Amino acid sequence: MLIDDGSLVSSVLNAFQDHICIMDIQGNILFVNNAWVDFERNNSSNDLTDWLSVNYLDVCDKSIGDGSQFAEKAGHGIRAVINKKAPFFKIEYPCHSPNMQRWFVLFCTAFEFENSRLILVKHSNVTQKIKAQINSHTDALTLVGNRRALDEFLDHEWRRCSRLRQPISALMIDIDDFKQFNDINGHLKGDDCLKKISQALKNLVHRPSDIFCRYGGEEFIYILGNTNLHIALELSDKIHSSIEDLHIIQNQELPDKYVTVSIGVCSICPTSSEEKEILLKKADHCLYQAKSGGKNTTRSSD
Ligand SMILES: Nc1nc2c(ncn2[C@@H]2O[C@H](COP(=O)(O)OP(=O)(O)OP(=O)(O)O)[C@@H](O)[C@H]2O)c(=O)[nH]1
Repeated sequence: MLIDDGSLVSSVLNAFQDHICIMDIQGNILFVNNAWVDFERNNSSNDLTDWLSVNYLDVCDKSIGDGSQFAEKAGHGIRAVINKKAPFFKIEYPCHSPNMQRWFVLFCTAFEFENSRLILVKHSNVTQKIKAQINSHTDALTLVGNRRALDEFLDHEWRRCSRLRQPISALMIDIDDFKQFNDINGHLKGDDCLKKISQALKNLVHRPSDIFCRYGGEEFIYILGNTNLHIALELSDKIHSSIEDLHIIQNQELPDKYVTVSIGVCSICPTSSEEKEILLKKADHCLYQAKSGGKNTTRSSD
């Protein structure tokens, strides 16, 4: 049996910052490294856990009972490795504490030792990498997705909808008379207005196949996978009313005039021969028509 016996192997495993555990194929823990023990000590209200009496699969199953979807996936993946259905299993999961956002990757694989099949589980802290990824896809002012997030999402969703023969919609939104808003109220109030509008609009979509991003300046965009023009226009109505509900006054001397937006909507059933840029071009053209049609309105095409 493998235990922390001061051997070269346990010393090497103790040198890692990753949290490492070795267990038998029933899930009984045989070894944990120092990083594993320290993490539990710093993050749990439990008194010192006797790890060599813990069954790791039971811990996963208990966490499922506490509502953790990641524990369910982890339990499933580790059992697949144990049952030789997969050579390894890997999952990234959030592990936030009350005062810190953290992400980890759980990696699990099997190996042979003295005629026994053993299972290695490793948790690695990937917070810095994830934060860098989030920052590079986030607009610094409004904290919604930026142009890069949009490009990557559209690329993926366009191909998915093309494969599944589903419609995809784009809604391009531009704040009306925003230059005048800045001129009257100042640039800081302008920034504040952009933040309020983006937060309100972000909350209007929730599906994994939807994204809301800042397109640039005072322009925003939604990409909605598996969404036809009819549904996209329903969202456009919601956008106009949620902007109205914000009651952002355009000009203090005309307190009844609130900030409004114009919207261009386009819906397409993509084919592999079409370029995804056509969706943005058409939505932009509709937005232009909405502006020339008097603003605070929507124009669409399919
Ligand atoms: N405060 C603030 N203003 C911005 C930001 N990005 C762009 N703007 C301003 O948005 C304004 C956009 O002006 P225009 O393109 O003339 O459009 P508009 O005044 O909204 O006119 P219409 O689109 O025709 O309704 C410019 O004055 C930009 O300086 C930003 O991050 N913060």
